Amino acid sequence: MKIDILKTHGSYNDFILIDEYSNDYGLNDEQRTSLTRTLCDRCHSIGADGILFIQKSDKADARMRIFNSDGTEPEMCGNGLRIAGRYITELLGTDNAVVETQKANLNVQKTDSIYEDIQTYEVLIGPVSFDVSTLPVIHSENTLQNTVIPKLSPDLSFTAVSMPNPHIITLVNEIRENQVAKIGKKANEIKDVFPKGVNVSFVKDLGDSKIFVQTYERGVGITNSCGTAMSASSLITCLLGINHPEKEVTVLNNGGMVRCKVNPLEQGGYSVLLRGNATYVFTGTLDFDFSQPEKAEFYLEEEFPQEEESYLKLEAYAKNVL
Ligand SMILES: N[C@@H](CCC[C@H](N)C(=O)O)C(=O)O
Repeated sequence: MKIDILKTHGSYNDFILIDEYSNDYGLNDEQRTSLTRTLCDRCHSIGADGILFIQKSDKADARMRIFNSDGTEPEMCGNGLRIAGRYITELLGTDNAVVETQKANLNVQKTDSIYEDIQTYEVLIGPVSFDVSTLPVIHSENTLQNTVIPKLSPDLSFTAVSMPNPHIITLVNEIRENQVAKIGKKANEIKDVFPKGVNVSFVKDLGDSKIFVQTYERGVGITNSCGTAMSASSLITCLLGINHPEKEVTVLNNGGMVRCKVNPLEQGGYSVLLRGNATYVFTGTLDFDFSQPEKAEFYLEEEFPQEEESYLKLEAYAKNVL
């Protein structure tokens, strides 16, 4: 079967987008999982952190489903939602859209460039909850805030929050990638604490409303960035008084930079506005046989060198801020 794909990234958290809105490929979930595991493989295929499936919705303008590179389907993806937002608004010829995701219908909007000439979108991340049952995390109290999880680490303190996918966040003075990888892997093995796994982020405060975040993503591993994790980290630094909801937080990551604005809600609780790039890399066509996925062939159609060039400038700027 022939499938059109679009390779994209948000802060170099990279995704393959498959448009099931305009094309009836007749895929079932087993096939979506097979496509994801095959195509995300960085050694033998295109390589990506996940696949975004764009579908029709009877509740919103369109629906986004995200599959992690291991084939699992999480509740949400912040960087992916910006890309889905760009794709859907371009398809519908609008500047904003409501996108159905697993737990909520969320607004996406084209907005001012985050840096010179970058396709920029903002998405509202939520519902946000600190209730441990929403991740879930097995814990003796209703929330887990700034608390040591002895099975994970004897000295690091974590805060648990669902965005609504599950996150734990720790604030550190220095981020070491091998430690993020080790703790992230372990957190996803201790099923008696995190039965559905968890995204693990290490956050360094850089002062002046800037933070650096590195994440071990459930179902993927270390990624260049994770949108929901950067939103969660901005929120937690606001709650700790390090940052302030009135001021956008600049979040640096290994793939560049985004900005997050924490919104306290009238009814209590929070949502987070995540603003950043939605960059197209290339399009192409796949020849995919589900009985022989390893034999998939890919034919490149169009590249977007101008978008990559602009993004490289943002990346260089972000490195300078560090
Ligand atoms: N990269 C994403 C999050 C993707 C889902 C995550 N791996 C999970 O399993 O919850 C983002 O930008 O938020």
